[in-house]
Amino acid sequence: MPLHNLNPNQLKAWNSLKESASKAENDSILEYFESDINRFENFHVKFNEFVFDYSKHLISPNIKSELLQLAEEAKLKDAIEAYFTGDKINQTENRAVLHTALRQSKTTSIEVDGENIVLKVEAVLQQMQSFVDKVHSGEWKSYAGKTFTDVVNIGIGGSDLGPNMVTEALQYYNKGLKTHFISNVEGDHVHQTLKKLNPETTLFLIVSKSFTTQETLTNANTVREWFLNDTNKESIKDNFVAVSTNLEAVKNFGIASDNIYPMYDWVGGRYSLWSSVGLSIALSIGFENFKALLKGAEEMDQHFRNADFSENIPVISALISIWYNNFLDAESEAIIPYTQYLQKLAPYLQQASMESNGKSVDRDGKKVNYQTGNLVWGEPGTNSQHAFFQLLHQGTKLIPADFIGFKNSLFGDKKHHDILMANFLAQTEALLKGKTAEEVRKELESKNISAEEVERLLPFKVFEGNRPTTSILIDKLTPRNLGSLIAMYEHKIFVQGVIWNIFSFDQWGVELGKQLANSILNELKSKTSTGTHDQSTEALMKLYKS
Ligand SMILES: O=P(O)(O)OC[C@H]1O[C@](O)(CO)[C@@H](O)[C@@H]1O
Repeated sequence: MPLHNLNPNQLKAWNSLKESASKAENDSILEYFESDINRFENFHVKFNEFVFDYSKHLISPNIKSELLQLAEEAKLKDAIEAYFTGDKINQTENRAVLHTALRQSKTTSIEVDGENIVLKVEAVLQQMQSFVDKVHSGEWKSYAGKTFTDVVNIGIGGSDLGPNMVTEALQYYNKGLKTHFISNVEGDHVHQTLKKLNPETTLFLIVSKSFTTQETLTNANTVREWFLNDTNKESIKDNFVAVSTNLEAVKNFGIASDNIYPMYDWVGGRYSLWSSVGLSIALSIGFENFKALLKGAEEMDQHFRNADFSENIPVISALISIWYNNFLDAESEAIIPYTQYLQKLAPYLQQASMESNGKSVDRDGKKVNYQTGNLVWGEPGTNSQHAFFQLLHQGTKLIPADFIGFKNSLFGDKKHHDILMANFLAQTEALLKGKTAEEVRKELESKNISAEEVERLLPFKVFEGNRPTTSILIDKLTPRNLGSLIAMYEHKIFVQGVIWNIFSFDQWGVELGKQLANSILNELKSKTSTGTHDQSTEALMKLYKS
């Protein structure tokens, strides 16, 4: 069943939400709490080791019903089934979207073009496990007969951001191999990384779904040349492994066919960390932990597929985002994890969300007349408190934020953890309550300053409050919980795309820049110029060449 091409602004609920928004602008979240002593009870969802609290939002019970109605009218239930069962919902590339199949239990069957892909997934997982176990036990040795100490993932976008974020997030579970990520085509980035490495003990993973990406191939060739300085082509089979759908191109690069881990076109790059693209993750944390990551994601998949929308975390999270983006003119949302381990979560979500939903034509190819993908950004707390929280508290922009915190730290240092989490709780409360002029006046009057000075300082010290946050409180940062958290965001992005009536799984918008870069590169290498560029680009090219 294809996705229904329903434009949201033709839906009844969309129009009632518009009306509700014009009134809600003067509403107060604090008053919502005052008028409902069970608001927390009614506005939170428990799932495994997660508590998802969305009570601190500018969403009244009536607005919540209208948002849930919007999901119904957009036929979200049908869309979710189409997504999980392998319909070719990526219609501009004629592909199914089945990253969920990568973490589904072996007993299910999902067919793509008449083939049960769950069996294929299982075979690749076994190939990965055997490799990871051999590297860890020292059975798989380098060309020099040594055990590996370092792994380098060479890839970009989805072939970098997910594995990079997860290996960093789960470094507490690391089994001993150091991981490095080379992504940018910047030579300095490559050489800086290579400086730390010994070819005799370094394993290279070249990860590229297409195996045509300019950055990855340039970097892979540079690394291969560096490697061949000390050794010969025969040694490549011991130290180089590739992950790709383009088996021919990988073989031409010189990688042994046994060292190629397949990917499939029904997995988009930005949703691929669950596949063999996650080899660096499995090498870092061990295969059992990698399986736990998949398990956590599968549990979130089941929750998303089966829970009623009113109790469904990804659905609610997407509806909250749509509420602010489409009805209250918020342009961005912040991701604030209260753990340094998740410092790469925001960059990862930038690709997942903005490459997916940064679209301005609907599924009929017509220009939309409503907002789609929002801007996603963030940094861990408490660092971000000392950076951009000023703007969250007193700036002119409405920025809903996800606060992600853990009940337990990994090393069990309670003194630090209590301080960290006190900040988490204090910030969400401060954003909610603010500080009124009366409170500020009282505080200033208790100081030894003149009445004039009190009035002069007062406006600068007022906090309007009423600034919305979601609190996601999780027991502990484990592979399983991280799997659930990432899957939660993946499904949120999917729901947004369904309601916005856009295609979330293609990325044509990145092509033009790639084409132009190739033609400009030819001109940078030659003495002459084609003169076909705009005035500014021509001038800058000239300056660069001079
Ligand atoms: O894995 P590949 O084919 O090298 O592509 C890398 C990335 O480039 C893009 O195609 C465009 O940025 C992403 O979608 C993808 O994750």
